[in-house]
Amino acid sequence: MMGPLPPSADDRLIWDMWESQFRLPVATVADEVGTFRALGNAALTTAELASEIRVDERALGIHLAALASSGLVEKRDGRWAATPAARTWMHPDAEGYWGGFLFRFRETIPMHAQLLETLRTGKRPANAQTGGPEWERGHMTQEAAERIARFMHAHSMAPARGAAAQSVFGGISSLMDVGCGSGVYGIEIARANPRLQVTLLDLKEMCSEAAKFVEEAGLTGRITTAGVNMFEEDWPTGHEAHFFANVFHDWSEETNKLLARKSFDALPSGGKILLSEILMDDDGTGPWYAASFSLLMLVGTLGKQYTLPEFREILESVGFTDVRASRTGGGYYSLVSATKP
Ligand SMILES: C[S@@+](CC[C@H](N)C(=O)[O-])C[C@H]1O[C@@H](n2cnc3c(N)ncnc32)[C@H](O)[C@@H]1O
Repeated sequence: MMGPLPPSADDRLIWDMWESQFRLPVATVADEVGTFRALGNAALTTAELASEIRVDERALGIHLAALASSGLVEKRDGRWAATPAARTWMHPDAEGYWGGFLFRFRETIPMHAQLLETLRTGKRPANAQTGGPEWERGHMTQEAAERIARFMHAHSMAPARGAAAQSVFGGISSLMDVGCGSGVYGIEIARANPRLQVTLLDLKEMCSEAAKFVEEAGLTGRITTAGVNMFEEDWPTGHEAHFFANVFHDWSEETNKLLARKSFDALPSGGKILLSEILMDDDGTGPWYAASFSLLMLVGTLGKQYTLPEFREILESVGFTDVRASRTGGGYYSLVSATKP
């Protein structure tokens, strides 16, 4: 018998497919700005390279991670260098230089122009499609909320199942899912932990959408919603843990410290903060699935994919302790946890 199958915790095949859209344009952009010539001739820090090729340093760091996990550059002792393959085929002075062939894709692949603009300016491309998510204004139309909820629901189904299987949720009785989107994480975690009460927090338009998913899941009794602007309004209190999935990656370190501080203040002593995120390796050189996701954040949000040491710095700076992380088995995701002493 054929037909649709239920979701599993492993959607990496789909992630590999959509993230492949970045593989070629991140290299054609590096070709255009002169990365392979510069790093083929000398090993440079991110700051040195940014100044030599006149691009934004933060954006360059994100691009270099994607190039490293594509096998085109490597990082040793804090300096980046082109790999032998890149010096052979991507150095403009190399006999085997591929630039003559790859040149045409600068025009034919729209992502090239978007990545180039972010690299040169450090800012998002100024077109309507990627001009920043509606939530950055603190409110959105109901149509935008509906579209974002559907987008996030598909994106987060497998990692939500992976997160829900983690034992930490068995030890608590109340959880607040902050920036819940469709509520997919809160719903899956509630399903897997029948004694758990969940509050879904998001902007009020998004909460209306999440409520529909909760009703469909038959969990209206155990999951409630709270339409709250997480930056500007007080948070509901009384939860043993706060959960954030794909929220910190939308924002800068500074904004994340503000969120972490609000969480710390609203949690009881012994309370936990939990982050579901795709982590960069500690040295910021990959892996590809994190580096390419970070390119999406660069083009579409104010954030990036973080490393565990970067999360540690953010969380410890507001008072959390015992920061740790492990892969959940939900796609490429990890669960970062920390405790309020
Ligand atoms: C990338 S989505 C993550 C959704 C969900 N956690 C997931 O992983 O599927 C970020 C969410 O943060 C919410 N958000 C952004 N700014 C917010 C604010 N000021 N207050 C409350 N929620 C906000 C957005 O509406 C959106 O649902």
